Amino acid sequence: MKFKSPPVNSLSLDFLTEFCISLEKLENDRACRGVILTSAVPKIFSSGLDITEMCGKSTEHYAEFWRAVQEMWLRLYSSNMVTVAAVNGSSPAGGCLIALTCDYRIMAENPKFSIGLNEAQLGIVAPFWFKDTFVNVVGHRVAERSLQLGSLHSAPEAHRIGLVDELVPEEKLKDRATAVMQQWLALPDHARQLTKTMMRKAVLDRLVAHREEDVQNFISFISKESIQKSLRMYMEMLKKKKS
Ligand SMILES: CCCCC/C=C\C/C=C\C/C=C/C(=O)SCCNC(=O)CCNC(=O)[C@H](O)C(C)(C)COP(=O)(O)OP(=O)(O)OC[C@H]1O[C@@H](n2cnc3c(N)ncnc32)[C@H](O)[C@@H]1OP(=O)(O)O
Repeated sequence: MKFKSPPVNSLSLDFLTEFCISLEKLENDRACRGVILTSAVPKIFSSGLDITEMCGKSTEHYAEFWRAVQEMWLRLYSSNMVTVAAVNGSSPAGGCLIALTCDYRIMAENPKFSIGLNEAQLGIVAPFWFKDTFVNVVGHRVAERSLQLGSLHSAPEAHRIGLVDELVPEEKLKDRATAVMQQWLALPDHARQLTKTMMRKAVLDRLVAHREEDVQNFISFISKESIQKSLRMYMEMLKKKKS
C-alpha cells in the first residue's frame, strides 16, 4: 500500500478513512496475508496527523477525527496480516506511529530522514496508546527520554535505539521489504497470529476499554486556547521555514 497524499502524506480524516477501508478490504481477502506500507511521495513517509484537523474546528469534528485515528491504530495493530513498514522518508509523530504499529520496520539509510514521536515539540502530548506502542518497540527508558524531549531521530540513530529494525539504501528498500515479508510468511499463519495477539493484547485492550474516555480527553486537551495557540504557532513556523 502506497501513501499518496501530497505534499506530505498528512493524516487527514479523509486519508485515515480511506486507509481503514483499504486495510479492511485486504484483511477480508483470504488471498492476502501481508501488507507493505510505503510512500509514493518523495522524501516523506508521513508527516503525521494533519494539524489543520486539530485547529479551530468544532467539538464534533475533533471527536470524529480522533475516532478515525483510534480506528486506524486498532485495525493496524491487531491486523492478522504481516505488516512491514518500508519507511522511505521522514516520519514524525502520527507517521512514526504507523511505522511502530507494524510488525517490522525498514528505513532508507538517508541521514536526512527523521522519525520519532515529536509531539512534545508541538506543545502536545502523545496519547497513552502511542506511548505504549513505542515502549513495546524500544523499551521504557529509551521511550521515556525520546518522548519527553520530543526527539526526531535521524535514520542511523533510529536504528541504533531500535526504533527501526534495519537500514538499507533507498533503492534496495522495496526488495528488502519483499524479502522480509517472505521470511515472515514462511511461518504458519495461525501460530504467528496467535503470538502477535498474545504480545499486543494488553495494549489493545487498554484503548478498547477506554476509547470514549480517550476521545473526551483529546477534545478537552485540544480545545484549550493554550494548545490551539501552540499548534497555530507551529504551523506558522512550518510556513516561515519555507520563505
Ligand atoms: C493528556 C491528554 C492527552 C490527550 C491527547 C491529546 C493530544 C495529542 C494529539 C495528537 C498527537 C499528535 C500527533 C501528530 O501527528 S501531530 C503532527 C506532527 N507532525 C509534525 O510535526 C511534522 C510537521 N511537518 C514537518 O516537519 C515537515 O513538513 C516535513 C514533514 C519534514 C516535510 O518538510 P518539507 O520541507 O518537505 O515540507 P513543508 O514543511 O514545506 O510542508 C509542506 C506543506 O505541508 C504542510 N504540513 C506539513 N506537515 C503537516 C501536518 N502534519 N499537518 C498539516 N500540514 C502539514 C506545511 O505546512 C506546508 O504547507 P504549505 O501550505 O506551506 O505548503
